[in-house]
Amino acid sequence: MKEKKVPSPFATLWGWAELYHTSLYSSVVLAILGVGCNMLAYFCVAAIIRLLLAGANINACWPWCGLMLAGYVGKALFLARSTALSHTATYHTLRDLRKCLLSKLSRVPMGTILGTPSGQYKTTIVDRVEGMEPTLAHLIPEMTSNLLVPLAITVYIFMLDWRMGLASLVTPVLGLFIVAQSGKTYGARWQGAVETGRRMTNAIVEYVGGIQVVKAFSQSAGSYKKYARAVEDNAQYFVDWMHANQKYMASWQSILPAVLVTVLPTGLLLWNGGSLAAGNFLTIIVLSLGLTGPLIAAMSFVDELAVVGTNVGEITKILDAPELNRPEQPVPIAGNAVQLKGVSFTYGKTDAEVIHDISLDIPPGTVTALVGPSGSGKSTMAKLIAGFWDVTAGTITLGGINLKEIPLAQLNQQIAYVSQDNYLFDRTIRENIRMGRPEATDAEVEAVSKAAGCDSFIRALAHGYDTLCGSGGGHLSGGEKQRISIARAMLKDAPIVILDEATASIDPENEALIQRAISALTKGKTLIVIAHHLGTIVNADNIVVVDKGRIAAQGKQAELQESCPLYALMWQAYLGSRDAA
Ligand SMILES: Nc1ncnc2c1ncn2[C@@H]1O[C@H](COP(=O)(O)OP(=O)(O)OP(=O)(O)O)[C@@H](O)[C@H]1O
Repeated sequence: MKEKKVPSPFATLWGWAELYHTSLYSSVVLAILGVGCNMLAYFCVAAIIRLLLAGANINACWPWCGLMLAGYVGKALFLARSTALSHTATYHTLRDLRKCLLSKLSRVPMGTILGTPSGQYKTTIVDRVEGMEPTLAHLIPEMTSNLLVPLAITVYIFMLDWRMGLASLVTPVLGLFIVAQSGKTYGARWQGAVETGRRMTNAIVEYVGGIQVVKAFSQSAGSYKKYARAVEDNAQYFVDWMHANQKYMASWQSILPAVLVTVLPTGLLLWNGGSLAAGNFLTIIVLSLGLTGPLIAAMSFVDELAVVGTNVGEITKILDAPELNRPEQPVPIAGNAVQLKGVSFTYGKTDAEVIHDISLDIPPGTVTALVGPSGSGKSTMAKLIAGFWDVTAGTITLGGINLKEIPLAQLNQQIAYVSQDNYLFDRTIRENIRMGRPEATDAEVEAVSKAAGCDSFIRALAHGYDTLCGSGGGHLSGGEKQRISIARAMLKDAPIVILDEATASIDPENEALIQRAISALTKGKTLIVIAHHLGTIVNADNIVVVDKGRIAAQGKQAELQESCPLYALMWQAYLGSRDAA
């Protein structure tokens, strides 16, 4: 069987920049012209030396001085235009790539995202993508031009005298050989640097994210240790790398520019022997001096050559992650009945199964409550119904259609998922609510806010609906956040609402407000509620008791109290806690 050819990192990167190839090619051509103009100075000096040796009048030299000036002006103009083109193409490519990565995250299963430290996504989408900038904007035009122009000069030296041509090649070739030797380990070294950097980022993100716990439990020393070790390891890695690489760096940086070491003695011997004219000798010396600048400039991009594989690899890992496989075109769905048939589910390949062979009917317009001990699988069932994960076995259908056959956007329109920790973005309250339906008018946003019982507290804020929520909704109280999340879900007006009831004890006044908001949200809808307070679901059409990933019993409140010992126990516990409150 023919093995599938994996494209090289450069081919992959070049493919990402496909829309901007014309600009990138143009920037290479302009960079070559720019470096060529810069080299013109050396040709002009050589020409003037030849004129002076031939006893020419000083006036014959002025045109060469003029040409040299034109060369410098040309260099500035060509390189400025080349840089502008390559940077515009690069930043548009990076923008497209970041959009692609973010849109990809919305299509991969939740499990893939939750199983990856959030710092890792930040590092790839921000840092690794940014790491492409030197490659696209600088390496492609600048390295190409800084290699091609010296190559052309070397050919010219060979044309003047092939022996001097060979002499001018000795130290550059030796220098390039050393660069190649050090470059052999660079890719692996950089991969290691990415790993230590990732560990450091994850430790920092975890430390900052958990700072409240750290402060509350006075564990700053312990938690700080993990963070400090990651920072220490990162620094040590780069110090070790620098030490290992230093001998190569020092060697090529001193050998590569030392062209005169071979050119001068060879030229002297040949001139002395009468086989090299003084004019050619001096011209070659001047041109040899001009060779080294561009070559050193080109070598400064060798690091970029080595890191491109790692950067492209990290980005490709996200872009190639398996997606929830869904069709693109909407499908006709008959009604909003939800049905689970023989559903089993395992979070990860190495995890134990948490939902075992569950079957459940949820008729449209009914209230179904999922109750059960902590860890029994209620939230998992709710998230499977919302399509966050694919079931491992069995099927879940909506209106008779398997969820796997419904496009994600269409399923999303049918279901509003309101969890306890509904995230608010650091945007205005109005924008956060409008996420439920982006085309909603201000009047509609305010109408749902009234219905969800948050209009009055929002208006009391200094900037009303234009108040910023803070990152994660940090500028608002828990109850306020929850009511805004409910308003957002109301605006979406999905026929099925999945509600994860708050477990935290809320003060009675807030609880009453939230309950009122929930009633408004769920009126006339199919409601699936994960109930932690049994008092709120006594009138549910069907109470499903979940225990250890299975349905232990289901029915109405009165039936379950009689027939399900686990439910009877939970009810007693609820009554006890209510009386104690
Ligand atoms: N992302 C995850 N990866 C691996 N296992 C998980 C994940 N989320 C939950 N679990 C496991 O699945 C089981 C069911 O968890 P689930 O959150 O569904 O329970 P729950 O009944 O909703 O609990 P609670 O009432 O405490 O919220 C638990 O054993 C839990 O440890």
